Amino acid sequence: MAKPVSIEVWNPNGKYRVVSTKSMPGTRWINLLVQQDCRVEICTEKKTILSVEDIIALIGTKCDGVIGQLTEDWGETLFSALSKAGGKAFSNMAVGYNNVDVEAATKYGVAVGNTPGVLTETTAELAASLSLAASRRIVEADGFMRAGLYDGWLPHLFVGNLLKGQTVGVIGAGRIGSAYARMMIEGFKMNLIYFDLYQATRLEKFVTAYGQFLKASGEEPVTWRRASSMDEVLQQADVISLHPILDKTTYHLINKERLSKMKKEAILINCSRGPVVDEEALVEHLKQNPMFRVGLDVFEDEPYMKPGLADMKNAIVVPHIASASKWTREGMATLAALNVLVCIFYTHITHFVC
Ligand SMILES: NC(=O)C1=CN([C@@H]2O[C@H](COP(=O)(O)OP(=O)(O)OC[C@H]3O[C@@H](n4cnc5c(N)ncnc54)[C@H](O)[C@@H]3O)[C@@H](O)[C@H]2O)C=CC1
Ligand SMILES: O=C(O)C(=O)CO
Repeated sequence: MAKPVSIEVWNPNGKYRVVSTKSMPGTRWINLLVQQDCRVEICTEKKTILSVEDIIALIGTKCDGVIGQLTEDWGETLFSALSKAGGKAFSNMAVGYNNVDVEAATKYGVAVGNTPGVLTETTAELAASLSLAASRRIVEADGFMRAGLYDGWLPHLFVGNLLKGQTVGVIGAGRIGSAYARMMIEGFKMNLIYFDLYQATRLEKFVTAYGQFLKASGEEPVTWRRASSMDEVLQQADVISLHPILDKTTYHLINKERLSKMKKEAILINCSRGPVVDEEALVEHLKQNPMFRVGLDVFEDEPYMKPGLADMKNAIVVPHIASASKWTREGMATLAALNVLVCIFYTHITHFVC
């Protein structure tokens, strides 16, 4: 018998039982569920990552739907438990769903949802922030000031790279990759090279139109190019940002060999998923190339970092906060609740991850 897990309950007499494995920002998502006659149970256990056993205890013997988190392992065991409890719906509070086995969910008749769109701009803004922070060495310089080491202006002090006129490389030009590219092109007049399995037509049209606008204003126009291989992006770009999904094709997409193809002073940003980068190879590359810089929001063995990474001055590391704006997090919670409601009321839906 699993240990009971502490919960907070809203609308105790609701007809449908919906469980959220974490407290989520705002109250709109709770109100939406309560208005549709759901009893909402929110896990209040003081534990950052719940185990499969904890979640089985939360599901219990009657559960119509669950809102879960990207840190949880939603596979065969949990979907089988949810199905046994009469559950028809699961939503990840995330756009990425590499923690969810959609095939297992389908096998047990549980529909799966995710939360795309509401986090696009917020995530792209963090990737842009890391790009700036890395190019202008902001975190290193902040540490230097706080350590009391600043004793006057010097021509060589924390010299970084100018973004204007350089090339931004985007790998995975979907929603977030395209939004990031626009920020870097519009904000810093960078040229674009991108690699994706599909053509990013809207992005290409935007860069063409913006280039024409700059030219008409007497400025150097920006340009774009769709690379036929990822290596082209690695060889040509000055700042490279990773935005693909994590799957078998993108695991360790950036490895020792590919790092060696990048410019010695390039900047690499990862706001996608940790395992897209071979982090051990990255630490070695950072040691060998002090002018190569990275900005990382995600890690291969999250929440841990590979040995040596935390000591590298040419790395900026933040704890998976790319979607962490108030508006976005409330939006993600609202979308997740709507996903569960739609699946409870339209039980023929099997999955609609996008
Ligand atoms: N760090 C964070 O907090 C956040 C991370 N993410 C991550 O970002 C990912 C992307 O999100 P969206 O842009 O909304 O998804 P999306 O589906 O719009 O974009 C993903 C793009 O990657 C491309 N792609 C897939 N396999 C590829 C490959 N082998 N090589 C090159 N490109 C490939 C796809 O064609 C697509 O254009 C999510 O799956 C999630 O893992 C998303 C939000 C926040
Ligand atoms: O949505 C995602 O995939 C995240 O990583 C967190 O927003």
